[in-house]
Amino acid sequence: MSQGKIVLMACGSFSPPTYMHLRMFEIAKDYIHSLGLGTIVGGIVSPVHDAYGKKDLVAAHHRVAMLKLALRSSGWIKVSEWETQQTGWTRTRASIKYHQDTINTPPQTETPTWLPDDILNVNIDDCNSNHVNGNSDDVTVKLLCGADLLESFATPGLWSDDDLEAILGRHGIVVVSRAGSDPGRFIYESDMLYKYRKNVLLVTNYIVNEVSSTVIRRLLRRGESPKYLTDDAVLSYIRQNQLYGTTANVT
Ligand SMILES: Nc1ncnc2c1ncn2[C@@H]1O[C@H](COP(=O)(O)OP(=O)(O)OP(=O)(O)O)[C@@H](O)[C@H]1O
Ligand SMILES: NC(=O)c1ccc[n+]([C@@H]2O[C@H](COP(=O)(O)O)[C@@H](O)[C@H]2O)c1
Ligand SMILES: [Zn+2]
Repeated sequence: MSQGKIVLMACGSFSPPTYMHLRMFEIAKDYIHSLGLGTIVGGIVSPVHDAYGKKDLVAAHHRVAMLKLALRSSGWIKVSEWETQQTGWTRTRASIKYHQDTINTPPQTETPTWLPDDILNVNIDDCNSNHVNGNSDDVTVKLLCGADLLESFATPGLWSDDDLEAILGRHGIVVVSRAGSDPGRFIYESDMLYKYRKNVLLVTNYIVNEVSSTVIRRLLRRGESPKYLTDDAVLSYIRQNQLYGTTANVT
């Protein structure tokens, strides 16, 4: 793993966001800092485009709004709407590359709202120096995911080998453990992951929390309480907009 500046980027549905989606970032950041494996300068959540077509995927503007509510108290994790604004689904490799390129060479005209504050401040401080892409200060965007997403690499036809080589070779992955997955064994059994194992950081989550979006959707559907599994503001938003089979009454 490189020792430079790192931005962690999580992709997924986030339908709806849960506390574990947010915890992943904190757990990974602490692990990387405590072992001196790099400096985390920001986090990005990148919800997938509606065209991804997963079951129970509510419209992107709702998922973005819920993520923004859930992250309103975070000083370092931002929501990027970029994937949702494209004309269709974007492969993860392309999304990571877009975000990394934009961070390292921010557009002069309009500053993206998802740009981490630390990057913004550095760029303001350095505005008179010549920022050349490829310098030693460049940020690496790494894919942050749970172990189940890593295991999806083995699903036939889902990820191309080319994309996996690029993600593993040029960026790297930070994997947070998840009940029901054995990422160490999975890496060992995959030739591709084994080849790039230096770029796959396994982070054990010792404070296990098995909440998932599926669980929250199920509770809502059944008229049971998902309170304390995600942010109250997210739950209010869900009810106000009558998402996941809810009606607009109190939480
Ligand atoms: N409890 C968890 N522990 C570790 N990683 C998690 C956990 N919940 C979600 N993630 C990770 O969060 C990212 C986004 O996943 P996703 O939007 O599918 O959430 P989910 O809770 O798994 O939702 P769903 O139940 O709809 O599949 C993925 O990388 C996934 O592995
Ligand atoms: N080939 C690819 O780049 C590829 C394949 C499958 C899923 N993904 C991404 O992984 C994430 C999976 O999200 P879910 O776990 O919610 O299904 C999404 O962001 C999706 O875009 C990427
Ligand atoms: Zn999932």
